[in-house]
Amino acid sequence: MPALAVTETMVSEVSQKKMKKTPKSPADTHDLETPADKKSKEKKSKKTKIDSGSDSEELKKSKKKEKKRKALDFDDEEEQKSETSSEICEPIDEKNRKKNKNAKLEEEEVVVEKKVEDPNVLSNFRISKPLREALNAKGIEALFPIQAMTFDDILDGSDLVGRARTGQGKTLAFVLPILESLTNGPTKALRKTGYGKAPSVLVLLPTRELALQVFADFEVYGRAMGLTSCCLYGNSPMGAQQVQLKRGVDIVVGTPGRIKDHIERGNLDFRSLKFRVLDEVDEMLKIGFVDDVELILGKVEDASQVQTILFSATLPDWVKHIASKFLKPDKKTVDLVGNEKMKASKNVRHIIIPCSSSARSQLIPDIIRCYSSGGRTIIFTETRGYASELAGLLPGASALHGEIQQSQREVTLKGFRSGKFMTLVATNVAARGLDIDNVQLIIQCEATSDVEAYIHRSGRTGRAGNTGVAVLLYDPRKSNISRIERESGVKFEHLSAPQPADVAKAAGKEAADIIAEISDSVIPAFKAAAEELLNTSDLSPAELLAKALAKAAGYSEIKTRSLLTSMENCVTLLLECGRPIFSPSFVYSVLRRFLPGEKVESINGLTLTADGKGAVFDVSAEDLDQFLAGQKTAHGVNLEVVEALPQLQEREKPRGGRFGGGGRGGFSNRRGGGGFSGGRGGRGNGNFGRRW
Ligand SMILES: Nc1ncnc2c1ncn2[C@@H]1O[C@H](COP(=O)(O)OP(=O)(O)OP(=O)(O)O)[C@@H](O)[C@H]1O
Repeated sequence: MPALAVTETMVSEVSQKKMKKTPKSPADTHDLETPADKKSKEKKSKKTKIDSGSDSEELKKSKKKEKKRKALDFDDEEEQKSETSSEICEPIDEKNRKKNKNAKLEEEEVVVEKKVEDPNVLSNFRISKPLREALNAKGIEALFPIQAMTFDDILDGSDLVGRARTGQGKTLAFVLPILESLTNGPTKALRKTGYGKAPSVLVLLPTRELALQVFADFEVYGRAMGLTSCCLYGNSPMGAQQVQLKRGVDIVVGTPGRIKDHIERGNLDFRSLKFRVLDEVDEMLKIGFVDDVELILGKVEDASQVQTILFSATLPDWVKHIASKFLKPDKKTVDLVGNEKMKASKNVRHIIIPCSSSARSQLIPDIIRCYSSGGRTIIFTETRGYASELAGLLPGASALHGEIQQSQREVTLKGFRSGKFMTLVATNVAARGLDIDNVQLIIQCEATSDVEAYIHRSGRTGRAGNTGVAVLLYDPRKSNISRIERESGVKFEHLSAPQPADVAKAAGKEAADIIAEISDSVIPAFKAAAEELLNTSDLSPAELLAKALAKAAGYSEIKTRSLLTSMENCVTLLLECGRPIFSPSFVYSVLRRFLPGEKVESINGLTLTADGKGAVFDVSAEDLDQFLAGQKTAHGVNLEVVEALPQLQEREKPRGGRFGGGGRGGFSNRRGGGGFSGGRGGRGNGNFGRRW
């Protein structure tokens, strides 16, 4: 791997000055702009803030200032008008003057509100009319920050490395300036046209799904500009792709393996290439496409004539080294994440819930019920086998992974996008880049050691300014949550699993609403049976109706769920014995003092508390009394059912940190002290788990 250091200025310094053009420049006549126009625009744009959050903050501030200023102006003007402007204003008596003035002030404020425009509105960029119309048709009125900050650099011919958090619009960040360059910009004259034309653009992506998604954008927006595209990926017939290439296309999108195949068969000619784009670049290089990518990029004879653009949400250092090999030395870097601690999406609520592997399939439906807000859910598993197994267990779910035939994968994604089913169970094949509307909830079944994978998976929700929830299920004894927090910048909300009784209450309300809406026409048919039930049962009418609601909501019993492992019909106990506990084996020896061996062996999930003074474990609900009664005979031992999990020791707890430290920072000092933490957790739709 090349070891050249990346030396270009980072975005925070460079691109902030690039963002905005002077408002109201006619976008479709941009090629008539003089360099002086441009310079003065750039000067102005230096002042503009670019971060989306600060953007809106700036807007608000400017609105306020504008309002204040206008109000002051108004005072002055009004004074003058009252004396001089009878032709403009109706005469106003002094009594009404104040009232009218206030009313006018309000009016003025409304007008000012309307006048403040988003600095990233499309017309402030060199985006031509057909493209603007195509964007408007998709509801896009302004550029997102990463798009605004890279647009000029790409259109003006620079190589570029771009990074923004998931869901921030990186795809259009390269699609739009490339289309403009080919049709109105510097590469217009060089683009091949006519039958059999060689492509001007090559876009490489790590998976077929992503290639299809990016291709769809080029199709829509490229067509608006009179450009053609094709998508080349493996496991699909070569023939049709060959025909497309023979006819000639402007833009080729594809996965490295299939692109390489076409090169080797002589179907692809890069002599006219003007752009090469590597999207999700770190993933592409990580999953073993390095050689293919190098071979493909190496096929360009004169790299100085080609612009190369890299984009990703995560850019490990080694990718920067790759960039220095493939990109020109004067390349630009636009990094909206930079050294900021938070690398994952800020629009996502990041929750972790302890859960043993055997409890997952029981817990997941309740998590979906509690946190999906009726939207789509994507569940990530570590293995293909478990993805298929889980999809089989969950109603209305389908699996997506690498072992599934490509044609079926496309059908599955299409079904998920269109709302045919609402839960997708996938491996990492869906972790990157996939952009699906209304994904409200991400569930990750295990805490992966790959922090970038966490960032990309959780980034399938909370996209394009929307919010979402990402739930990570983890086994406290095996996972290292602190590392994910440390490296991704995420601060997890520690919640326990939703209790079936809480979930059932919510389901009962929904069932009651449904019942209230059932037509009265059913009453005569069921009334006799209802009356007989009322007459023969010992239960009250309300109790009987409660049972009917339970049935309607799909419940025949309500189980308990442990806070520690999320196992059904298990209860979590805390053991303390008035002295520090150094090891799980000590806990077993204490329990053996007052319980039969087989009961001691039956406990689950034994984990020491972060303060080193206790241990928590699960017992079956039916053994609970025996455990609680037994402790009375053991001197100095205290066993109690926990209402909320205390902070627990992590797997990587360093030696010497036994007391009160809480592992490597993940749990430490978060809620002050190491004891039980308070009450019920969650906010918004999430009042189901207990915080710990
Ligand atoms: N300027 C815009 N205005 C409104 N919506 C936009 C705009 N730009 C992009 N979008 C929408 O935002 C969503 C996310 O865009 P995109 O998939 O390009 O994000 P991304 O940054 O590449 O995310 P990831 O890192 O996960 O791949 C898409 O649905 C896209 O249509």
